[in-house]
Amino acid sequence: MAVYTDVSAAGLSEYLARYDIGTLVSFHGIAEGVENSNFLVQTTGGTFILTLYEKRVDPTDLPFFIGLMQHLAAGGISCPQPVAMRDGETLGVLAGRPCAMVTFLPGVSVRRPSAANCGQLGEAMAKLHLAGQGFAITRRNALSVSGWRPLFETAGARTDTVHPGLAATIAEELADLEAHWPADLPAGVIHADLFPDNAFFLDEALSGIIDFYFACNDLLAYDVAVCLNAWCFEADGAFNATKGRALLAGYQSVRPLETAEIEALPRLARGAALRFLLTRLVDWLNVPEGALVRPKDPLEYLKKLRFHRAVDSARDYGIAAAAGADA
Ligand SMILES: Nc1ncnc2c1ncn2[C@@H]1O[C@H](COP(=O)(O)OP(=O)(O)O)[C@@H](O)[C@H]1O
Ligand SMILES: N[C@@H](CCOP(=O)(O)O)C(=O)O
Repeated sequence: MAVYTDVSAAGLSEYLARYDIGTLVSFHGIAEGVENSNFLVQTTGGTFILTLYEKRVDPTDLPFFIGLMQHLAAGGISCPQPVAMRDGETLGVLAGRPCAMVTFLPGVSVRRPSAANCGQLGEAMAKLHLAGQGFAITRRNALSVSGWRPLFETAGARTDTVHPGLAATIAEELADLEAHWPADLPAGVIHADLFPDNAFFLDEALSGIIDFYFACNDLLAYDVAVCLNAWCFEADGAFNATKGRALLAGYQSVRPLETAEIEALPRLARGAALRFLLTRLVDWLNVPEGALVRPKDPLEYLKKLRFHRAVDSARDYGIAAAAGADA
C-alpha cells in the first residue's frame, strides 16, 4: 500500500472547498502503487482520485503530466482527467505535498494477463504513442540509460546484500548498455511504466490507462520493451512467447515497428529490465520508516535481464525483423 503522507478529514474537506465537486463523504488510502500517495475520495458530487506527489516526482514536471492526460483524452485515449478547481487550477498543495484530483476510471487491472489482454495492451500502447504526437510539452526520461548509474551508486555496497554477485552483473550490463544504447529510433511520448496494474479492463476489453507519472519523451520501442517485460513473463520467470507475439501483433496492428526498432528490441528489453531492477533495488534498500508500502522484488527483474541476455534476436519475442513497416 502506498501512503507516504497522511491526510486528515478536516484538511481534505478544506481543500475540497476549492473545487466544485461537492463535499466530502468518505476517503481512504489506496492499497496499490508504490510511487505516490493515492486516496479514493467520495464526495456528494462523485468519486475521485487524489494523488499527493512524492519523492520521485519533480514538481516542475507536473504541468507535463497534467497536460499529457488532457492531451491524450482529447486524442481519444481513455485516461484519468485532472479536475479543475473553481479558479481553473488543476494543481494544489495538501499536507505539504503538491497534489491533483483526477477523475476515477472504472475497470480492474489483471494480475495474470492472458494473451488476449497482451494483444489489447499492445494495441492501446500504439494508440497512445500516436495520440502523444503533437503534445507541446516535452520531458526527458530521467530514468533512461544516463539515469541508471546514479541509481546503482545509490544502492552502492548494499547491492550484494540483496543477492550475491548482483553488483557485478549490474556493472557489466550497465557498461554494455551505456556503450551500445540505441539512439536513432522513432521517439515520442511514452508511458514508460505501462505495467498490468496501470491498465484497466472491463467486460474483457481494455477500458483505460492510468499512472502517467513516469511518462516522458523517449524511444517508442523502449515502451514496447518495458511492456514485454511487464506483461509477457510468467510467475515462474519464464517468457511466454504467445503473449509476446500477441502484444507485438496488437501494437503493429496500429503502428508497425520499423526494422531497426525490431532489431533493437533485445537490447531495449535488457535496458528496460535493468531500469526496473535498479529502481526496485534502491526502493528495497530504502523503505521509508512508517510508510505503508510493499516494495517490489528486484530479483524478478534480474531473472528477466538474464533471459534477454540469452536472446538471439527479436524472433525470440515472437516477431521477425522482416515483418517491420519498412520491410
Ligand atoms: N484514475 C483512477 N481511477 C481509478 N483508480 C485509480 C486511478 N488512479 C489510481 N487508481 C488506483 O490507485 C492505484 C495506485 O495508483 P498509481 O497511479 O498506480 O500509483 P503510483 O503512482 O503510486 O504507483 C492504482 O493501482 C488504482 O487501483
Ligand atoms: N511499475 C514499477 C513500480 C511503479 O509502480 P506503479 O504502481 O506506479 O506501477 C515496478 O513494478 O517496479
